[in-house]
Amino acid sequence: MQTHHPIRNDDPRVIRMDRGNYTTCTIILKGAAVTSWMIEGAEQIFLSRISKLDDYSKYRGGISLIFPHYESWIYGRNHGFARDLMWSLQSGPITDKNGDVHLTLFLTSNCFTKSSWNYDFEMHYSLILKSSELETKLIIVNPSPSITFEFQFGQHWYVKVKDVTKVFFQGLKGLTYIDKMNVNPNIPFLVRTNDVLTFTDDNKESIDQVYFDTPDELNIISEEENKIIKITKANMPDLNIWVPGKKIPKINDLDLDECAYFVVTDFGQIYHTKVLPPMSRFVTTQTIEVIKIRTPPPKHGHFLDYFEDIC
Ligand SMILES: O=P(O)(O)OC[C@H]1O[C@@H](O)[C@H](O)[C@@H](O)[C@@H]1O
Repeated sequence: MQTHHPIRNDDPRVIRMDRGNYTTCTIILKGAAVTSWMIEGAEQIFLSRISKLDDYSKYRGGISLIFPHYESWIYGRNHGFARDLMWSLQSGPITDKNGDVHLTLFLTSNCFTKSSWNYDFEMHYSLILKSSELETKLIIVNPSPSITFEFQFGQHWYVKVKDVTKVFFQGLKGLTYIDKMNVNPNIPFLVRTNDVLTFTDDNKESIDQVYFDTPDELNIISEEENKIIKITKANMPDLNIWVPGKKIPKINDLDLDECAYFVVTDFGQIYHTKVLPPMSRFVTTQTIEVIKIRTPPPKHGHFLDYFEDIC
């Protein structure tokens, strides 16, 4: 299958952060979406091979921003408008003395955003590309002198994995969650009894779960690649994990065989809304670090025992 990405690397709507040594990050101004993050030539982010990165189409993959609404709403499409709008480049890309590359993008309210959500706002989204980390900081500003608004936000991140049935989450034990695939109206909230969420059921059924009050440090482990993805975050209490299973109907912008190669995680304030009073701002940060384990895991014992000493 041929990839069809009409926005080219020399297009001004594409920003490339280059740290050298084949460590790069590509961001498109439409939606401030990270469409590629390479560490020493290895891609870390899933983007569907049939995504059309033009000005009009939706794309499947990357890290996009959810704002001001999570999931479907009556005023616009799923997950809000921030991922569909053209952002401006506020500063960068600029390399600091450590070789890390910095970039900040900016979005503000306009007639279009006010037609569906009638508030003034500003968003400043900063990224720092380090040797094996991607740091992001999102500042949401309410510039109004008198009006409070409520919003939801998140990072809609398609984590690229080699085999979705060999992916584990660490840090979920004891957390309250909702299973969106199977909501029991009498008992909507469940409690996770083990630390690890796995997809070892050959991924026939979809997983779509929202976790609350998640710890500020969590690990995603991709066993097939001997890789730990360590997430450190602030002010992003909720986590939605979505893995479309083999039984899902056709998704327009995805070849179904690609479902084996990603896990979607949405970290943010996605369930309860956040209230932002007049003349105030809200700051969230997230660092994604990829830790590659060079020695293969031991043959005996549980795979996660091996990582315990390292994490
Ligand atoms: O197709 P979108 O808008 O990117 O959203 C995809 C998925 O996003 C996830 O966050 C949701 O949990 C899923 O229910 C949803 O289908």
